Formats: sequence, C-alpha cells, structure tokens
Amino acid sequence: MPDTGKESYRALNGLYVLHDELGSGGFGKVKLATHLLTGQYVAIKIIDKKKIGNDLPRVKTEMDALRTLSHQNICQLYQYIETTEKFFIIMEYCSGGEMFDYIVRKERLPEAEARHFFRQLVQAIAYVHSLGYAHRDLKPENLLLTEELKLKLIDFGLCARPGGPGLVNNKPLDTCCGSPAYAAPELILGQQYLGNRADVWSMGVLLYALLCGALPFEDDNMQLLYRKISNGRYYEPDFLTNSSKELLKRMLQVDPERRITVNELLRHPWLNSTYQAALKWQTIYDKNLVDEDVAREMAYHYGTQLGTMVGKIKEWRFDYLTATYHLLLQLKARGEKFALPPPRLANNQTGSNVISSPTIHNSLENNLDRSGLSDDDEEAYKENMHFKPDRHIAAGDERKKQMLENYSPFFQKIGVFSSQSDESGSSFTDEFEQKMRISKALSPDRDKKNSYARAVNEMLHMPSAFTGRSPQQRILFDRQANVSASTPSTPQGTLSDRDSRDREHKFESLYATAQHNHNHRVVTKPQSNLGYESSDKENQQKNAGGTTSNRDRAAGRGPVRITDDVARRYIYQTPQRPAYRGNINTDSSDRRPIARPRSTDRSCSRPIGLTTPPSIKSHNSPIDSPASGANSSDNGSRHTPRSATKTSKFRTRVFTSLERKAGKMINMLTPRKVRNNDSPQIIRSVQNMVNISVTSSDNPDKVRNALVTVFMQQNMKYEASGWKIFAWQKDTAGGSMNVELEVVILETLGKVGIRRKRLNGNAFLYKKVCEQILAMAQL
Ligand SMILES: Nc1ncnc2c1ncn2[C@@H]1O[C@H](COP(=O)(O)OP(=O)(O)OP(=O)(O)O)[C@@H](O)[C@H]1O
Repeated sequence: MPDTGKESYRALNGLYVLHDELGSGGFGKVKLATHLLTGQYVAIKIIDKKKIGNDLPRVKTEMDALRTLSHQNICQLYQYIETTEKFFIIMEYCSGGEMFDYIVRKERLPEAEARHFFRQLVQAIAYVHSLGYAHRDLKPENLLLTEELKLKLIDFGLCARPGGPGLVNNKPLDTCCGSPAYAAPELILGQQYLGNRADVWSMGVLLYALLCGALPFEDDNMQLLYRKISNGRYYEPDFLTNSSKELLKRMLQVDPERRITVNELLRHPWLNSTYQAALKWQTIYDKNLVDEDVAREMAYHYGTQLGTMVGKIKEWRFDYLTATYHLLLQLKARGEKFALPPPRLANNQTGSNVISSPTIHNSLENNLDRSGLSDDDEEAYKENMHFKPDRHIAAGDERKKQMLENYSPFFQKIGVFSSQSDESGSSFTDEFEQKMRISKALSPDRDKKNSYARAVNEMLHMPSAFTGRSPQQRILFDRQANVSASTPSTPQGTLSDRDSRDREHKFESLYATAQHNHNHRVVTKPQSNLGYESSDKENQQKNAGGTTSNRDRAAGRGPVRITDDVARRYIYQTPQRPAYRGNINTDSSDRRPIARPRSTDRSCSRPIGLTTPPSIKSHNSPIDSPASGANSSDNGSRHTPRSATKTSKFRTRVFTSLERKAGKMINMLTPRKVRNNDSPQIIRSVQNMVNISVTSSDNPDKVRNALVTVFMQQNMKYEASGWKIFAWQKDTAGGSMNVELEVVILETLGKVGIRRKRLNGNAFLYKKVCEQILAMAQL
C-alpha cells in the first residue's frame, strides 16, 4: 500500500504536532514538533521501515545506544515509537543547529571558544567510552548546538560496543566506517582497530577544523586522501599556539598506540588552560534518581500517587511519560515553571519515601563552565547564542498550506474549545486523543473534519471511566470541590497556591498554542531565559500590555486568543508557478526529493595504494556489535553514505564565508508573509541575517532567471518551483548535495535577496556551489 503520509503519522496524534523539517538522512527525516502536554519543542527522527531495508540493525544500534546513554552533552532520547511502517525517535531539540554551520559563520574559532566546545565533546566521548561504546562517526555535522550553545552529540547509528555492556572499549573492531576525512589511518588501512582510539583521531580532525577552519587531510582524489591520512602529515598554520600544535600532534598520531588517550586528554593542559575546574565528564543524570518536584507534578496530573509515579518514571520505557518527565526536568533546570494541566482526578494523595534529586540536575546543568572564556569571548559567545541557522526558521508557505491540511482537526478542536472556554477544564486530552484515534480508525474514509468535530463533541459528553462524569460535568465538579484541600504540598507550596488560571487554560490551549506559537514564530525557545525573540509584533504588544506573556504562551500556559488572523496566516501559499526543470536529466527517478544519504559502514579491506579505491560496501566483523553484524553488504549500494558526501571538497580556508566576502554577515530571520501568490516572500528584518545574500537588483524575475541560467550553463541538475530553485550535485566521494535557493524581497533594503539552504549532503560542497553560483550570476 502506498504511504499516505498523514496516516503513517497517526501514532503521533494527540501527542505531538509536527512542524518544519530540520534535516534529513538516508532513511528519513528529522522534524521539529511540539510535545503537546508541555508545549515544548522536540525533534522527531522519522524513519521509514520500507526505505531502510537491510539497514534495520543500524536503527536498532542507534536505539540501543540512545536508551543507554544519558549525558548533558548527548542529545537526549525522549520517546521511541515503532509502528508497522515507521520508527519515530523523539529527541531533545537542538535549536542552535549543526556545529558545522557555526564554524562556517565564524570562519574559524578563537582558541578559547574552540576549547569551550571541545571540552564538551571530550566530556561526551569520555562518557560514551566509559560505557563501552565507540561513536565512530565524529564530525561537525554530528555535533549539534542548543540555543545556549551547549554541545550535543547525535547519530549513534554507527556506534559499536565491542565488549558488551560495562566493558572497557578494548576489543578490536574491523568495520571501517564514518567519514573518510575523519577516519583514522588504521581504519582506512583496513586493519583491526580500537574504537576509542579511532574516536580520538576523529576528535583531532574536529579540533583542527575548529581552530583552523579547514580539514587537516583533504583531497578530491580518495586515494590521495587516504595516503595523506596514513602519512599523518598536515599543515600547521602560524596562528596556532604551541600548546594547540602539541595537542593536535598527539591526537593526529598515526600509530594508535602512541595516540593520546581520552583519559590523558581530560588532563591535558590545553583543555584545562584558563579553566578553574577540571573537566566533569560524568553524567549529571542518574537513572536511579528521579526529580521529586517533577514527579510530583506528573503524579498530580495523572492522578496517581507520587511513589507510583516515581516507579513508573524509573522504568524508563521511553514512552510519553518518559518524554514528559525529561521535558519538565529541562524546564525546571532552566528555572522555568513546569506546571502540567490539572489532574484527571482531583482526589489523589501523595506518597512518600521517594528517592529524589530535587536539585541535582538544576545545579549541574546550569553550570556550564565558561570560566575559560575571556570577556571578549564571552561577548562573542553571547552574541552567537542568538544565532539560529536558516533551517530552523519557518519554512515556505507550501508547508503552511500543508499544515493547514494536516491540522485542520486542531482548528476544529479550537473552535469547539473556544466556545467552551469558560467551562473547559484541561483534564481530557487523553479521552480526546483516544476518541480521535477511534474515530479515525472506524471511519478512515469519511470526511475527517466531520469525524473530528464529532469526536470532540462526543468526548465532551463522554463519561469518564474514573469518575463517571463527562468533562463538562467534571469541570464544574472540580471547580466546586476545594481542590487545594486534596492536593499535595510541594516545595513551592500547595498546588492551589500556583497559578490556577495557568492550569485551567492549559489544555484548552494546547493544540491552539502549539500551532499558534509555531506559525506566529513565537519561538518556543527551550532556553527561554535568553529572552524571547518573537518577531510577532502582535504578541510583543500583548506582552507590553501585561496580558499573557509569550513565555506563558510558549509554555502552553495562559489563554490563546484565536483570531481570524491566525487562520489567515495559514492560507499564504507558495507561488504556484509551473515548475520548470533543468535540462540535464529528465528521468523522473533522478528528480527531487533526493534523500540525504546516511553515514554507513564501508569496507576498508583494500589498503591504500591499490589502484581501485576501497569499496563503500560494508563488511562486518563478528567482533563488532551484534547489530552492525547484520548490516549486509548489498545494502551499500542502496544507500549512499551521507558521511561520504560531506567532506571531500575541502580546500584551504574552506570556511571562508560567502557572507564575509560580501560584507554581509546576516543572521536568522523570521519570514513574515507573502505579498500575493505570485510574489516572492518578503523579509522585513535584515538585521543579523546569515543565510541571505543581498543582490544589487530590485527585480526578482531577473534574479531568478540569472540563477537558472547559471545552473544551465554549469550543467547542474536543478528544478525551479515558484521562487525556489532546488539543485543537487554529486561529489567525488559518491554522495550528493542538495541546495535550495529562494528569491526573496528584502523590504527595508528595497533589494532582492537570495536565501540559501543546505537541504542535505556535503556541507563543504554546498558552500562551494553557492559561492560559484552567486559569483557567476553577477547579482
Ligand atoms: N535533535 C535534533 N535537533 C535539531 N536538529 C536535528 C536533531 N537531530 C537531527 N537534526 C538534524 O537532522 C539532520 C539529520 O540527522 P541525523 O544525522 O541523525 O540523521 P541520519 O539519518 O542518521 O543521518 P546519517 O546519514 O548521518 O546517518 C542533522 O544533521 C541535523 O541537522
């Protein structure tokens, strides 16, 4: 049966609302989403089972690792859902984007800042190794940043745990994997190797990239690249300090036996220079400890005893409960309110005798050690905390249209709820969700709007299995009952001391809030202590007026005013001009969308020096993790390794930024609206934009034609749709790169701009292509 899209996402109904795409891999995509109960953003990796085929073990490997690993510098797994068609991996959302983009923006990092990031990477890797894992695919694309520029390691699809749980990483592996430019010599020579030693080499390459803005080993020719790596000779720029040079030398040591170990790294003077405290690599999360405040809040919401709730949390089932716990814990760590909607039952009592850690996460998580940053670094750091890469901004209007289609049920719900707003409590999302599912399951072919509306209506009158009352009756009951008398005390006081208005409106506005916030770009920053960056004047004005704050709204608290304006925003459309396609390849199989190839194992059995380059098919080691053992080699031809696409075209000063050359360092911005269906998107704010090139033209048609002409001249594959042009190109490592260029109008400058976006693939190639195209277009 064909994948009907929405149907295959049914498992998320009532739990999450999907938003823009954050990135994509060979097997699927990663989407931004809102966790409805807490109103917090999450990232959901959606993997299509049909597409992964024999690579299923890689997903299992990643899942096993993510379930085990929990560390402040590793992207936290929240929930895992498997359906017949898909895997949904729900994770912490890292809104700061990829480390790669950060380096690109800064060209190269000052030593203190490089140290600041590198310390966090070493912490993560020391922890990973301590649990017997090796990551084996370390590169800047797999390091994400949070809004606060905390580093988070992702992508454990290639990791190995050779010794099994709890054993030190000392059993040799022989599966060569990862990205060629980051691979250790012993890997590319096809020798057996120790995963932890190989990771240290890749970290050396990473450190070099941070400090120099270039890769130490790079060549278009794979054979030459391998030769350079196995010789271990690289260029040392003069600006590197002696201490940096010494550290790099020890990490990029060809002989793994002589290479610095992670333990030595932790104590190395370069890492600790100017820092007051030694590196704390241990995790701040202890699975045996549950935060009492958070558990109490959840117990209150779910109408159960505290002891029972703690027990449930400690099962770490990675279900919605686990996700809710982690998200609340994060809110608490940031010093924000973490209230859930009112309880389903108002008469449950608290338990006691709980092992709890009310302060541990809070105190540790907030104490990211910045003592090694100078005042200047700190300023630059703060400034960059507001940097957000392009891909995290609202996507085009086509997506808005799609969202309108996808989420019309939510508007149905909003309609019902707003008419009930005085009465509606917030304790019935579960029933609602259940009803929606039942309704959809029973009548998949019926008009969805009607079935949702009916479900909502029925739900409002459906007697609860617990109380026998319908939600409407229960709201009245809850109001009459003295809730505070039956609610447990918390360290902050009784629950009734809290903002009851927040609670009453919470569920009523959950669905509305998620969509409203997202579409109005009330950025639900996980790190909202940095201040809100709403671009929505309406919201800012409301804030100034002292009504519901953006923060409250972002957290799903407080009433959401649903105006016609909200609905209007959904109808902005991407200009639907007939798509015209490049003249290169008319074979439909070669058209967009091209899924980003994943990193994958590749065989290194053929040592360097042979005329035929090593195959990129995988071969497996019996010593390797059991999961990786099932990766069959024939799969290598199905999925081009993403890693192979990322690093081959790396020249000296690869990070030389296009924006810098143009003197137009520009930051992320929020798209507003389009003028009409035939006009490009209008960008109002031009402050700090990084992903937009300003042209000298005020004629969008001319700019678009110029771009298309260059694509044609260059014989590049492209496809134009409306004001967007998608292009893709193969790189020497066998992968590909996809770029999107969009013609936009920069309102304040009165000029046409070109918004660039790397959809997937080799980041370095992306930069090069963008530079070439824009230079040739002479705009
Ligand atoms: N938690 C997250 N928060 C924000 N963005 C994310 C998150 N996880 C992934 N992304 C984005 O999605 C992209 C793809 O993610 P990821 O590398 O995990 O996919 P993949 O399919 O495993 O890719 P690969 O081909 O490298 O195996 C990342 O490069 C990143 O830009």
